[in-house]
Amino acid sequence: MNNEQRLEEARCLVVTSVEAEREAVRLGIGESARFRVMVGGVGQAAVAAATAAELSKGSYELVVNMGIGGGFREAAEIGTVVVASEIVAADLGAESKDGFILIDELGFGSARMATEAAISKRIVEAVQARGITVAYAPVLTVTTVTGTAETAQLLASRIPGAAAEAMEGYGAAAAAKLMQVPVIEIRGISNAVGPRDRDAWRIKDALLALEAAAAALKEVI
Ligand SMILES: O=C(O)c1cccc(C(=O)CC[C@H]2O[C@@H](n3cnc4c(=O)[nH]cnc43)[C@H](O)[C@@H]2O)c1
Repeated sequence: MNNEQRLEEARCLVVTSVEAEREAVRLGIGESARFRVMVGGVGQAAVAAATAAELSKGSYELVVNMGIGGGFREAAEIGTVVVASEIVAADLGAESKDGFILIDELGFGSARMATEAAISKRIVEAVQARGITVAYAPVLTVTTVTGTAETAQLLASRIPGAAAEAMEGYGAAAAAKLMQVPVIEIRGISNAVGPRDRDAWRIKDALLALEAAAAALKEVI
């Protein structure tokens, strides 16, 4: 099978940020022509550009943004999985003396992107069936990794119920929306959202959770 045929058969575009995440997803999915798994880079701009470019080349039915992420305390522990019930650009807006104003209130579109609920919920069930704890909750997209308890608290009160933060979901969702393709986001949790302690990030545990989530994704799609 040549590259052109492979692309035509791909129906689901999975976008990760880095190669280690792509490899975890590839291990979970195994060999399947229905999935194209690509590295899109770190941050929402890189992933939006990479996702839009790929979507313009092939015929895809679903975009899946997958990677590691930070978990909010008491919502998502390290080594668990979070499937986004919605994707929220949590720092896209304006500061004011009365607090942060999301772009929705500024009148420039929405910081909230809907995810494909039926598929997301089936993935939640498939992850649970593998004995892995999974949350179905808002996932925040941030430009800066949260590094203090104060910012973690601000974000949690800005978006009640948020379970995780990462840096790409909103970018993937913006590209998918432009191309009229549904989107979902899945995160394996590597660290707690809060005071920065990079040495405490448990990347291997998060990548194992991501691998299991990718296997669940394959079962469902
Ligand atoms: O060092 C490694 O081996 C390694 C392997 C896989 C991924 C990484 C990354 O650092 C990926 C960067 C990626 O991580 C997401 N992320 C993770 N935790 C958070 C967080 O607390 N807040 C925001 N983003 C987080 C993010 O989406 C980055 O793209 C390293």
